[in-house]
Amino acid sequence: MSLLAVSNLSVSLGRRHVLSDVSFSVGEGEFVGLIGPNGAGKSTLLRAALGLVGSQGRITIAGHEAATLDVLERAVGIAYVAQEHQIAWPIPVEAIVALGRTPHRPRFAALSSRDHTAIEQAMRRMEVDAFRDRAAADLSGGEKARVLIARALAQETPLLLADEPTAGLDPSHQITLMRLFADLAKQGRSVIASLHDLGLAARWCSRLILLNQGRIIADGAPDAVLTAESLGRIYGVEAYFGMAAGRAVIQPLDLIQPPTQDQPEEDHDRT
Ligand SMILES: Nc1ncnc2c1ncn2[C@@H]1O[C@H](COP(=O)(O)OP(=O)(O)OP(=O)(O)O)[C@@H](O)[C@H]1O
Repeated sequence: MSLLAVSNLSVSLGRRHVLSDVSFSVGEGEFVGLIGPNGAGKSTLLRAALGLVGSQGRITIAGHEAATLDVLERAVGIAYVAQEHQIAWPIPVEAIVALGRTPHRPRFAALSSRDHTAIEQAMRRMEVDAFRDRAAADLSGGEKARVLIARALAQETPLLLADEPTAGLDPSHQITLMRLFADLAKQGRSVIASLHDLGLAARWCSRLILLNQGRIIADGAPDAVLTAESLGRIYGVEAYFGMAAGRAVIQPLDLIQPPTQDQPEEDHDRT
């Protein structure tokens, strides 16, 4: 079943055409990396899929027209981790993670045992249970990011959208997160994560969607999308491609140098 389908999606912000005619569908069991240069439209695409920015085109969530779903109905189908990790309130980490259960709870009802299990599991997975009682506003940037990912995990949705979820995380927590997303996909849930780290994207995602200037340039298996040609053309970089432990390794190395225009001046005086 398609968890999210987007057809001919276009978004204009101000006078800018930010997304043009974007179509794709994500089924169960996929870990999709959304990649592309700064300003390509990745955040806007995630936000448009959630109905947070106006768009033209068609969006369905688990087969339902997104426009017919209210906020709570959408939140049962899709969890979202925004790019900005702002937590302004001095409330405990555990209370922030518990907010992920809101779509599943009757208003003003106490947390059920199922809610408690989901909250505990999410906190353990993101290793934030050790500071569950601390005020979330006082945490470091990476710790806040992990709390907000835990909140989205506690929501237990079939689909999770995450905007640059590895930004600000140390290598150990980056790998923990990518492994977790890959495991969720193996269990039949799906994740769409915008990523700038092409090495992590190539190594862990089952599929990559490459956006540039608001259009999908490539959509497929990582080794089909991340090629020397696409890295050169879209990012202007050359990269090392290899294999380690049965997985692709990609490391951008340097900017591709444009052919030099300046030829050495001829010495016309020489005879
Ligand atoms: N409110 C807005 N009004 C006008 N233009 C906007 C607005 N918000 C975003 N944009 C523009 O839309 C384009 C896409 O922005 P978006 O944040 O979706 O890109 P992105 O691929 O997520 O970039 P990054 O990798 O830098 O986070 C950019 O050129 C941005 O300047």
